[in-house]
This record gives sequence, C-alpha cells and structure tokens, in this order.
Amino acid sequence: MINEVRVNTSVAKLHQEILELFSDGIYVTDVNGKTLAVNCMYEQLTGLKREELVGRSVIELRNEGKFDVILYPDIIASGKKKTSLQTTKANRKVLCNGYPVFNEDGKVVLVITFVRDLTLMNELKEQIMNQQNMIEKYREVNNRYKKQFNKDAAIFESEKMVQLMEKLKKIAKTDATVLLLGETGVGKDVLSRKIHEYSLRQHEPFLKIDCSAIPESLIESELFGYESGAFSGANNRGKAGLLEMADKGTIFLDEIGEIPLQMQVKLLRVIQEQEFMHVGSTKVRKVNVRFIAATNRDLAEEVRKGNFRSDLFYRLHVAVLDIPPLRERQEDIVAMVRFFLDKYNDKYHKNVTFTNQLEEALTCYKWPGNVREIDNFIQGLVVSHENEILDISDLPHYMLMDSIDCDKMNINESNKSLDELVGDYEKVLLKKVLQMHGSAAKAARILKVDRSTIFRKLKKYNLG
Ligand SMILES: Nc1ncnc2c1ncn2[C@@H]1O[C@H](COP(=O)(O)OP(=O)(O)OP(=O)(O)O)[C@@H](O)[C@H]1O
Repeated sequence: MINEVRVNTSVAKLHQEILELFSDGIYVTDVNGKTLAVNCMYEQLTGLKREELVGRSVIELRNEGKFDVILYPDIIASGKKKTSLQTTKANRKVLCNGYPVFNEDGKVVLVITFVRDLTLMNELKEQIMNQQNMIEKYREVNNRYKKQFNKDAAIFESEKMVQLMEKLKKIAKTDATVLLLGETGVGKDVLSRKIHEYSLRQHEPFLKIDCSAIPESLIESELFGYESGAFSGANNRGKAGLLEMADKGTIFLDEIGEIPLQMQVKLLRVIQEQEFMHVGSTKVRKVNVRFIAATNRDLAEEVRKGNFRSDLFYRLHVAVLDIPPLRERQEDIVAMVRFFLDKYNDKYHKNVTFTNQLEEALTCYKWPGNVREIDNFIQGLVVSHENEILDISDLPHYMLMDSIDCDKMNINESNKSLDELVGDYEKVLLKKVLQMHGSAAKAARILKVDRSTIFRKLKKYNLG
C-alpha cells in the first residue's frame, strides 16, 4: 500500500514535470470537470494559483469568476477540439485550445486545454513588425549608402587600368615616393587617394597641396610653417605647416611642375631627409611623410628647359604611374558613360537613357578633358533633358564630327554599304546643324555647300 502511494506520487510528479516542459499554459480536467493539474505557465498567464484550482470543478470556478469561459462541457459532449478566447484576472487576452483525451474504449476521460497569451503574442507580433520595419529601414539606408559609395567609386574596367591598379597596390605598400603622370582629368587625384588608401598610412592624414593654386610667395610658409614675426602679415604666434599636419601620413603635391625653383631645393631636402625648418627659424624639425606628386607637364622637358631641377626630378622618378588618356582605354569610356548616367539620373531623379548608337558615338569621341569632361558632359545631358531616350542627334556638333571620324561605329555589325553608312551620318549631321543654326541658308554656309544641295538632301532624308 505504502509502495503504491509512492508510485502514484512519483507518477504525478512526472506528469507535472512533463506539463512544465510546455511553453503554453496547461489546464487538465477529468470527465466531470474536476481540475487535475495546471502548469506554472498557466499560473503566470492567469494569475491563478494551483492550490485554488486543483481538485475543484471548473463550473464552480467559473461561477466564482475565476475565468469567464469554460470549454469542457462542449468537448465532452462533442468529443472534439474547441477553441475560445478568455480574458484573465490580470486582464490579459488568452487563446484556449481544449482537446479531448480518449481511453481505449473511445470515451473521453480527460480534457487538456492549452492556453496561449494573445496579448503577449500581439506584443511579440508588434515587436517583430517593428524589427522588420527597422530591418527594412536599415536595408534602405544601407542601400542608399552603398549606392552613394558606388557613386563615389572609381571605374577601372580597361585592361590598361586594371594593370595600372595592380602596380599601384604594390607600390602603395612601400613607402616610395610616387610620381603620377597624365593629362588633365585622367584621375591623378583619384589615384593619389587610392595609393594612400592601400598604404600602411591609410589611417593617418592625407593632405593635398595644389602647387598651382597657392601663390608662389606662400608655398613655403604653407608647407613648412613659420615662426612668430617671420614675415609681415604672419600670425604673431607662428603657424605649423602642412608638413607637420601630415606627419605619419601622406602629402599629395598636385601640379608639382608649377613649384618655383628655389622651393624645389627645400622640397628635395624634405623628401630625401624628412627634415625641414619653419620659415624664420634655424631649428631643424623631423617629419615622417610619404610624398606623392602629380603633373600633366612633361617634366623631363621642363628639366631640359631649366624650369625643373634634375635632382628633384630623379628623386621623384622612383615609382612612376603613367595614367593613359581616356581615348586610349575605350572600355573605361563605356563603363563611365553608364556610371555617370546612372549617377546623375539618380541624383536628379530622372530616367534619361542613351541609344546604342549614342553610346558608341560617345565611346568614339576623343574626350580631351578625360574623365572630368565625360563626367560634366553626362551631367549636362541629364539635367537638360527629361526622361527621354537620347540619340546621336542630341550630341553637340563638335562631338558629332569627332564620333563620325571614329572607326568603331558598329560598322561590322551594321551590314550597311559605305553609301548607306555615309548617308546615315550625313542625315544625322544635317539634322544637328539645322537644329543648331536654324536655317538651311546658315547650314549651307557652315557645311560649305549650296543651299540647293541642302534642300535636296533634306528631301532625300525626309527632314523637311
Ligand atoms: N577612374 C575614375 N572613375 C570615376 N571617376 C573618376 C575616375 N578618374 C577620375 N574621375 C573623376 O574625374 C574628375 C577628374 O579627376 P582627377 O581630379 O583625379 O583628375 P586629375 O588627373 O587630377 O586632373 P588635373 O590634372 O586637372 O588635376 C574627378 O571628378 C574624379 O572624381
């Protein structure tokens, strides 16, 4: 007898432990509606204590107002699951799912009700929605940032630039002085920043000095700094120069070819010895700076002419990166046309597109101002057009002439005869000249033909 009680007690304990494993509240009644067990989660959800429930009839409990709805009579009667909403003492909404449990004869012997906190579920749902909103916002900001980042990104699609970038990365890791050569607008400034970015000094300052923009008389004091009273107009307390500000970092000397001869000696000393003196001082100061210089001048020629010191020239000529003009890297032109079109459409909320023929013409144009010119030109096209498809006839006259010269006008794929191709260009050219100058008479003068020729061609190409 004693053993049986022990067994029953431990079975009951086991049942209770199993009930505690559920994350829902659980309420168990027998076939007469007597409460057999509840778990802790049920107590938590409803604020009711096990002691006030177990052993008592659910009908009585309902009558006492412990809960407002009971499922058990319907479940016993139907033998089926029943769902209902209850409001608990603590004024929380709970969802109750009651299930019948059958014996071997198919009779209902128990009713188990799973209770879920709807308030909590709603709160969780709201939390999840808030989190989803935050994730969306984060994604949006991140995309915008990425787009912005990409907009500032540099394009190096051509084989020539890919190779140059490989070389740049290797040089960047050393502390060698770099000389960037190339026509105006090829990206010397952009590459100088890349060198700094790829170097071990990337977290230190990067300072650019445009030697052509600082008046000759100020270059020295700007670069080296000065002592108090060094010259009239100088700050009383003296001033640190850019060299000190860039200590441990990189200085980019743009347009180095413009630097006055007497400054070149002092510059050579800093580059070589990493030493300098404030203007008006004899105290030698140490500095740790990497120099990058750039010019679009032919420095060797400047040396020959006596405008540039040969010792500085050789000192700068350690690691040279010669950036080819855009016309020598057509893959970059295509990529840049698309890149800048995308950038400015985005910036001005437009949807300007280019026909293939226009893209090809842009690729053929020589771009004497290099990347700067392409950037400004595409920006101009986007701002001055609405959401249009632009064609070759939207090019200015000078570009049209340039692109007509080009040997890459899709001639292989067009299957057109020479006469047809010439006709195509003649038509475009006539249209453009007429658009620009307004009358057939002016067009005839500009194109150096008779007016009758212009009229005949207008008729031929249906341009009248
Ligand atoms: N590879 C590139 N991808 C995207 N934009 C570029 C690239 N190279 C240059 N640019 C852009 O073209 C413009 C001119 O570039 P940058 O100032 O670097 O040329 P530069 O050679 O230093 O010109 P300059 O000799 O006139 O000083 C800048 O707006 C720059 O952002």
